[in-house]
Amino acid sequence: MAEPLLSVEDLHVAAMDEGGSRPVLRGISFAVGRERVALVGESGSGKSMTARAILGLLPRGLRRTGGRVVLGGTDLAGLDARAWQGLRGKAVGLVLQDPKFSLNPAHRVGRQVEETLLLHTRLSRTERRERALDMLAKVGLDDPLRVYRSYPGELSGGMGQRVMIAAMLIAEPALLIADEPTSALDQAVRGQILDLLRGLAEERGMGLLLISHDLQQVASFAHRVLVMHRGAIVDRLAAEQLADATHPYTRALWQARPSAATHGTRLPTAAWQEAAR
Ligand SMILES: Nc1ncnc2c1ncn2[C@@H]1O[C@H](COP(=O)(O)OP(=O)(O)OP(=O)(O)O)[C@@H](O)[C@H]1O
Repeated sequence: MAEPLLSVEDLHVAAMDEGGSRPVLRGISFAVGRERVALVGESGSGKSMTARAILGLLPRGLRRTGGRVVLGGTDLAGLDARAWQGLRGKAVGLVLQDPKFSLNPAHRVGRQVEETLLLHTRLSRTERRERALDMLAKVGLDDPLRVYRSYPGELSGGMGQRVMIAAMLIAEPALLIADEPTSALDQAVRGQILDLLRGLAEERGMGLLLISHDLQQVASFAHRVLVMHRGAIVDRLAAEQLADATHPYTRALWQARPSAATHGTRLPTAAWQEAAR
């Protein structure tokens, strides 16, 4: 197999407080190539902290206590802030749940989409603007120039998320991590954003790590699925196997999905613990 775009080996993260430390990630290992991989699990299972640990963006109070993250052949341990900045954007992009919190409301969209180009290239102002307008058109925004000149507050949620995707993809990262990229959007727009991500990833041969708690969405989007529970990966399977998963926790998670006929089943953890008894 070709060298993966991202390789995570035995990653440990702990929450530190005066009383000591509490494990948040307990030895996570996986790799992502030019494919779509989904990380699923209940709220609090550690999906977002996995993404943040990979990107060196752990919140205050959380610390990586072990393991290795290799991104595009570079071991991220010991990278200083400057080296990190060089890698983020160029090697990996991150799309978060709500563009309202990722885009700066005080700056026009164009400036924010161009930001990585300003950091990573020597393109002139005109060239940056051209690339940004192209990218805004590519993510399906009808009037790129109007969007370019807008402030984030003037955009709908779906448009904001398209802008975020444009901002992340403009520097052509090899890997994109999308943490619940559609959960703040209306149902009707969700499919469009996923189609957009899938199309762009395929066109560019990019790897995609999708974090989601929506198993139905994952089943039709991803190639492979990693199932997290309490800070560990407890199951790995092909997306088409989700409906026939053999692992009791994965099965419980699948059965508890909102679109399941068994609407209103109990939380997977409770069902799983029962099954394991
Ligand atoms: N700033 C923080 N300080 C201490 N613990 C934290 C902090 N942020 C998250 N945690 C803990 O880390 C664990 C994993 O959280 P994480 O956000 O990764 O879960 P998640 O699977 O992404 O959940 P969700 O689907 O709700 O986003 C949780 O137990 C949470 O309490």
